[in-house]
Amino acid sequence: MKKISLLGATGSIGWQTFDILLAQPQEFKLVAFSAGQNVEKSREIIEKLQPELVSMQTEDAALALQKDYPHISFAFGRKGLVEVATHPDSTVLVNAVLGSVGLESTLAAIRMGKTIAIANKETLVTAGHLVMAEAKKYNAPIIPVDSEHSALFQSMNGENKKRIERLILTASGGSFRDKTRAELEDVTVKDALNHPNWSMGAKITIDSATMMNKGLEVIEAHVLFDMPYDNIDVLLHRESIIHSMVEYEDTSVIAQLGTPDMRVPIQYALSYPDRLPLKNGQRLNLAQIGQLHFKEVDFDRFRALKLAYDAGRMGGTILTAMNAANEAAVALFLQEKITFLQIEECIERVMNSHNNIIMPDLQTILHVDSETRKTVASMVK
Ligand SMILES: NC(=O)C1=CN([C@@H]2O[C@H](COP(=O)(O)OP(=O)(O)OC[C@H]3O[C@@H](n4cnc5c(N)ncnc54)[C@H](OP(=O)(O)O)[C@@H]3O)[C@@H](O)[C@H]2O)C=CC1
Ligand SMILES: CC(=O)[C@@H](O)[C@H](O)COP(=O)(O)O
Ligand SMILES: [Mn+2]
Repeated sequence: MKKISLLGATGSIGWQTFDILLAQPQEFKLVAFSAGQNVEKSREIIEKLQPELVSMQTEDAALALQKDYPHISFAFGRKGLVEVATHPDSTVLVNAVLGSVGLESTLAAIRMGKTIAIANKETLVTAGHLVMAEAKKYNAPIIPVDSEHSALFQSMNGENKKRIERLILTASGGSFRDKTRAELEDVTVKDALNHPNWSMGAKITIDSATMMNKGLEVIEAHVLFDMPYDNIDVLLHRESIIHSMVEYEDTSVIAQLGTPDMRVPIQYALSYPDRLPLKNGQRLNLAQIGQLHFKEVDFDRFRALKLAYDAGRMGGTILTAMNAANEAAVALFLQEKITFLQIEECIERVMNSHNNIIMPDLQTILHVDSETRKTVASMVK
């Protein structure tokens, strides 16, 4: 039985992880979880899975729950995230929290040699070099949850990594894939949240629409698989059936396919190297789908993807600045304080004025992250 700590249990990935843990009680036991503000969903997890420790984003939320569940330990804030991640009884951390707030807790779990099932791509973007160096030092396996990286990971299984020629990440194109840049001028939050293939949290759905999601994923692939940026391509594939592909030196291309269901990569990260049956999993019927489509990416149309490649090639704190600017700008867009195209503008302005520091330490990364958020906030005042 694998014992699990789960960060971000009440979110899209966290809730699907909860579903898997509920369906496989003989395989997995939840020992600790964190949530943000959602007290009701937290109650449901507590009642169904009886964890030992729960952390909430605020002290008030933690106190409200503590009254009703006096036999459980409660924590809150960033310290609470670390407590959940480092719970002594868990051997696996599922990091499904949103944003770079997941960084310190991930590093803390790595230092205990835990297996990290990572959905939280912002952590790998903002501090990939630190995460991977610590993972190597403490022998902590990092297993991707993101669908593209899970597909790449599965397509490399048993292969000689030295024979890889290219990683090909597929991209749906997001909610506005058929619009021109001019047509993006007046799109609404509601339209942007309408992803064609996946049901996900709000922030990543906006990232998909700007294609910053794919940009973050290119960096995530570079970090996880140690591939140069020149050997990582993005291919538009509107159906999201091929989740990504690996091309080898002998020209063979190995891909992982499936219906768009995040429970597949989440469960694979938990069961790896084994596979388990998926409760109510919908089987892929290619004959019914009929056709799959592919198209080259236009970097002028999807400018955020170009910015991410630029930041990735530069390395250093510009990655933290780009990620923090994106997180802050997406939050402002969701609050209807800036327009859709202003998300890219904010990121570009931050990147253009950034004094890059190569191989930053944790303190520098945290400092650049918080300063960048202040800069973006000041842009809209
Ligand atoms: N959704 C998806 O299908 C995919 C997501 N990912 C990645 O997984 C991560 C999570 O995404 P997703 O599940 O969509 O996000 P959601 O917004 O749905 O969920 C985020 C989770 O983090 C919690 N949270 C948010 N901010 C804080 C904070 N400051 N402190 C503590 N907890 C916090 C939320 O709590 P609460 O809701 O209680 O406030 C919630 O549990 C992201 O990095 C995303 O890029 C990757 C691939 C696919
Ligand atoms: C489910 C998942 O992994 C998301 O990151 C998804 O890939 C978003 O799709 P696009 O970014 O391709 O629109
Ligand atoms: Mn993805």
